[in-house]
Amino acid sequence: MEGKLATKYSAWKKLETLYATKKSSLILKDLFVEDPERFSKHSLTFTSPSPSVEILLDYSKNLIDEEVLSALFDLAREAQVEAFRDDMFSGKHINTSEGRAVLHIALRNPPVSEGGWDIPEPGAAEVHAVLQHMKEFSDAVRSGAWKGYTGKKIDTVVNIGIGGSDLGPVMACEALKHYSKRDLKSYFVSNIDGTDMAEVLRACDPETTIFIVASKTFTTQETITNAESAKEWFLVTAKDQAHVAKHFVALSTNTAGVTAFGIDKDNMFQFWDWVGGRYSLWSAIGLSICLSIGFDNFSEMLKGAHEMDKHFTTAKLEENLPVVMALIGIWYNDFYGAQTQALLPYDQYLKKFADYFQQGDMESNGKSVTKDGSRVDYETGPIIWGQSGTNGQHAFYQLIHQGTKLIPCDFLAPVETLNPISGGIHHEILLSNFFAQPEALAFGKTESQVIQEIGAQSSNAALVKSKIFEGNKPTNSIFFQKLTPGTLGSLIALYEHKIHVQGAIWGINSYDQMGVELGKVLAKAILKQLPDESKVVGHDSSVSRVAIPFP
Ligand SMILES: O=P(O)(O)OC[C@H]1O[C@@H](O)[C@@H](O)[C@@H](O)[C@@H]1O
Repeated sequence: MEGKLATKYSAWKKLETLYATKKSSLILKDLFVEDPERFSKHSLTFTSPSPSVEILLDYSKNLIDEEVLSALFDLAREAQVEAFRDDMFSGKHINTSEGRAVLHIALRNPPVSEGGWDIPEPGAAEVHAVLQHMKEFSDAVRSGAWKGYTGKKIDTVVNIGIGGSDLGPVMACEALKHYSKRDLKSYFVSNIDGTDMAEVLRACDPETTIFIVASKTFTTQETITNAESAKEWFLVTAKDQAHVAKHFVALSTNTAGVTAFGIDKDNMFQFWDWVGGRYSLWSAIGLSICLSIGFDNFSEMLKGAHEMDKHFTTAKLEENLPVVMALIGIWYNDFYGAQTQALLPYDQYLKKFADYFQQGDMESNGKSVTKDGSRVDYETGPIIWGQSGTNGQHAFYQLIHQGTKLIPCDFLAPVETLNPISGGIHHEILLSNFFAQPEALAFGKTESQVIQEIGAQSSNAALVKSKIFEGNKPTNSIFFQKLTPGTLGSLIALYEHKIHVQGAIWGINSYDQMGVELGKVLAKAILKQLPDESKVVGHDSSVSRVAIPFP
């Protein structure tokens, strides 16, 4: 129910009781022994024939039993997760604080004549026209038909954007590098720190570089400043303002802002206010992805996401991958008190996946009031972090295995590698680690196993203790056939919908981001004062003093 405190649901109370009474008996080692069918009961498969996608979600290594699961599904029903999901898909303005629809799903929706949803929101009908524009532009640049101001073909693309106008393209370009046009280099500049832009410009030739200025609002300080600096750099060589048209394009909802910047309307790729920044890689914001992998591959990514949308809207709760992942996440977040959630892809191409969903999840569900303004009396969004395996194993896994914190982990891996070098041995080793880590986390190592292993040294009690793995650490394993554009689309949509379901149950607005505003306003005020130390006034004593560190 919209805006209701989750603690008011009877299923929530039931879950509190179950946690109190069952916590000590939810032991993975025992649960697997007691039920030889545990894996088949607690795994789900998502398949799509076109594009071909197969994703297996193994959630058997979680601290759950039938009773806990059933209470979690009751919670989803009581919170009317299905109705809230349908509200999103029908264009209801579920972003209540900003009075907006939430329709990133419309960006990957095929035309109604091809079985897509009929979405009445203004702009929804224009989605395919913008896609066509993206196709024409990316085809022209990739084929060499689009020439720079001196007639040379383009060999470098620089995306200038931040947050949702950067992280999605960065992640997807990395994830789909295998499908990229290798002689078209992609760079991303996001940070206001001039080093970011300066280092990229060192690698660019003004005659053969295109700058994509990506900003939903076209007011973001970092992006506009970076774009102005890029234009200044370009004009040092190109001289004539008229040449900007061949080298700068904009992705935005703000036509007036784009034209004021000096970018022609014809070089603008439109999207709409119902596309949240962190859900915008499906929109014109995906132009850098499209340039890198080509429009057909970009379309496959959209289709993969649409297939997951269909699954999310049609599968019953118990068989619905995003719903299951969301509910299990709530079990740890709100009952076990887990603060974080690690995303651990055993696929080098997915090395930015956790960074991407850090924004996706934390900006969406990092809220502490419900939609009707009540302060929540429970935990909301988890802290998302992680990096690709096996690098993480040699960095932070120590704490996951033997530290004091409970860290639920999602392990992701492809069955097939795109780079079967050295007879496939790398992939075998990678997968052996992907299987070994959840096993070690779940079942650990007992004191008697340690004693047996270290023999004579076992008289050293402290050493024995230090080698024990308590186990019972929960994980999901997500196994997909191969990292294709379609599979990436499905995986991203899977996590998007997980976030949606959790937000619905917590009663919060997952689609605004008021929490990013205050710092921006204060920075602007300080910026005006900074050049003159006598004007640095009106702040706390540390800011006033530190703002002028070297008098
Ligand atoms: O795309 P623009 O408008 O430049 O915004 C870039 C980013 O700004 C931040 O402050 C957040 O609000 C993000 O959600 C957003 O993606």
